[in-house]
Amino acid sequence: MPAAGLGLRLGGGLPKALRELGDVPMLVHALRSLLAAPGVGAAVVAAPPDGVADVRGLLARELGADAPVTVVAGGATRQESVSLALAALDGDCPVVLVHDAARPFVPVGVVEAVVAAVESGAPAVVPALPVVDTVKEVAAEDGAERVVRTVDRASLRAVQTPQGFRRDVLAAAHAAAAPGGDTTDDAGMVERMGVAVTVVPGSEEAFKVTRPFDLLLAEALLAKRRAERASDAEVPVV
Ligand SMILES: Nc1ccn([C@@H]2O[C@H](COP(=O)(O)OP(=O)(O)OP(=O)(O)O)[C@@H](O)[C@H]2O)c(=O)n1
Ligand SMILES: C[C@](O)(CO)[C@H](O)COP(=O)(O)O
Repeated sequence: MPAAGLGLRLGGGLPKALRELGDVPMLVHALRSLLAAPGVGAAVVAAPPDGVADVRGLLARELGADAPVTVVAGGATRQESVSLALAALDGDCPVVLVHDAARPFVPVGVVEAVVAAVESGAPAVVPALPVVDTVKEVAAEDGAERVVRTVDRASLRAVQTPQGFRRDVLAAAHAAAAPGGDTTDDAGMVERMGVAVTVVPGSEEAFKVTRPFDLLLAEALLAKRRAERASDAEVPVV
């Protein structure tokens, strides 16, 4: 779980994964969501390099001292953070998921679909949603932006995480990548090796907190989920 990003587009001064949602940092929600999936046995978190001890303390408090979570120092780019976390993985785990700490509410069903696709033989799997906006390619012209063309959105997908891989495939992609590279997702690195990437349905609830509006959305979704849990827990009157 890459969690070392600064969150410059969100702003606010704190590394994004440590921004609170409800009463705990986003990272805690993301780990709970991921570890709730039956196929997920353990996690390695790439934390902000100067916050490793704090993140270890936080996760011990929130998830318990025996939670199957290792914390390592992340790097200057997402790609580097994932590489560092991969290097800390235990021996016996043939399937690896890479999940953004900035996607706190991925539903268990999405995680299970990704794992199932890898276990069925796909070397690399991404969850994705169709692009719903009308998309235009633009170029700068005389100090203004002009439309070059309207892109056919029928074949466009917005990809999410967790992205799932055969471990050897992901390790090879990271080994082949330029050190210090800044590929925005792991599937992109695997694509460059000519490996097929399978797409499974994503979920709107797996959205990434990128900009301030996303934080509002995350707070609203958290409140909705908590209200639903509270009403499920009410004892029915007979
Ligand atoms: N050096 C980095 C940069 C990003 N990430 C992680 O990669 C995920 C997705 O990245 P993004 O949303 O781009 O996060 P930031 O890089 O933090 O955001 P920004 O680009 O706005 O600064 C996040 O969980 C983030 O913590 C990371 O582990 N290490
Ligand atoms: C992997 C990823 O979540 C794909 O959407 C990635 O973190 C995206 O980073 P971006 O720079 O915000 O597109």
